[in-house]
Amino acid sequence: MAARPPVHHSGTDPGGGAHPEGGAADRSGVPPAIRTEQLTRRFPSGVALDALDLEVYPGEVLALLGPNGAGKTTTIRLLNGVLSPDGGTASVLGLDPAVDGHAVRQRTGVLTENAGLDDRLTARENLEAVARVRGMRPPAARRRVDELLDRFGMGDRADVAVQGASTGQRKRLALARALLHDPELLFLDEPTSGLDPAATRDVVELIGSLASEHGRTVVLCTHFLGEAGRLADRMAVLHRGRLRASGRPADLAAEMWQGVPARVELSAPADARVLGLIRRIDGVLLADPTPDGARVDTLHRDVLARVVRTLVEAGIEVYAATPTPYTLEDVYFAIEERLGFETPEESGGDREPAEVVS
Ligand SMILES: Nc1ncnc2c1ncn2[C@@H]1O[C@H](COP(=O)(O)OP(=O)(O)OP(=O)(O)O)[C@@H](O)[C@H]1O
Repeated sequence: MAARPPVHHSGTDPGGGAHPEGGAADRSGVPPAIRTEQLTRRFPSGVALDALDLEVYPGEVLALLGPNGAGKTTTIRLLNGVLSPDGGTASVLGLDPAVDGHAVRQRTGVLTENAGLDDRLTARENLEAVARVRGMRPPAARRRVDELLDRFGMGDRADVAVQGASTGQRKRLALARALLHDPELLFLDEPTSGLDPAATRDVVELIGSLASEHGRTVVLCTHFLGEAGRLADRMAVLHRGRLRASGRPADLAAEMWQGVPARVELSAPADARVLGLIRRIDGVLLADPTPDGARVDTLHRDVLARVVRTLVEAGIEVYAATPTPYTLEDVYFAIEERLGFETPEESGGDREPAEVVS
């Protein structure tokens, strides 16, 4: 879906501050699968991650979003103990990845942007090599490898060297490798980039089922916002190493915009008379013409029913009235617009954009 331009209503406070985080994050008494406090990592080029405070709860899919260079991959590497922090702490499944990196990686699955497969080995050998490192017993490993190769449509390429495999085939193999030991926590960095539409759909469904049916926790880094919107319970937006927004898309949308937008389909664009009728209804925040009727924002969903009734009573034919709640994509683009997500070069150096929600 195309991003709707941000809607500004009087009375909203984009500076927000702490926001309610319902759903999976509301599980009182359940320790988070991931907790970071002031987690920081610098490189000679600058701060890649700046005092990150984040919690991810078991069974939750968190979309970790942000433009190129925002610090997403650095976060994943810190949480797996592949990188050491310069400051702050992280707890992953109750362990400190900076101290117990190996133990953390035994219980997590990581799909990195750069799949890191051994080109000289076949698909099966690549998976079996990882199974050995993970200490899986050979018969169980063989069964699991066969099952995953089949599940990812790689059965017919199982015994062919990975060299020459397409981007999509490599990605599927890397995903199979991340799932080999049935990890509790998955870090997926761009899991669908390079996949064709059918493979993308399969991978998105698989990620969804890992969380919803198998209770796995997933941290998903992606630039595909539709995919993030379909899968994520919560989103966290990084920009230049700093967490700029986090929460459920619906909660963040409620902080940014008042009301519920809806599409009201008529036989023609709403004219001045129709718009006048709609705007006079209590609870209508906005009514603008569209090519097939009107966009109407209402304070509550039930106001929309009143809009339909008023129009019908006035002899105007209404073909449909459909609430179109703000999506993760809408929220992301609104945050991006408010922060000005240009690259450091474009922004002329170190200018700090204003905080939106944190
Ligand atoms: N090993 C490294 N050495 C030096 N700088 C690094 C290293 N890894 C990351 N950086 C820098 O840290 C910043 C954050 O990079 P990171 O890869 O975490 O971003 P990202 O959000 O994953 O970006 P992308 O969407 O492009 O994958 C960037 O400025 C990057 O150049």
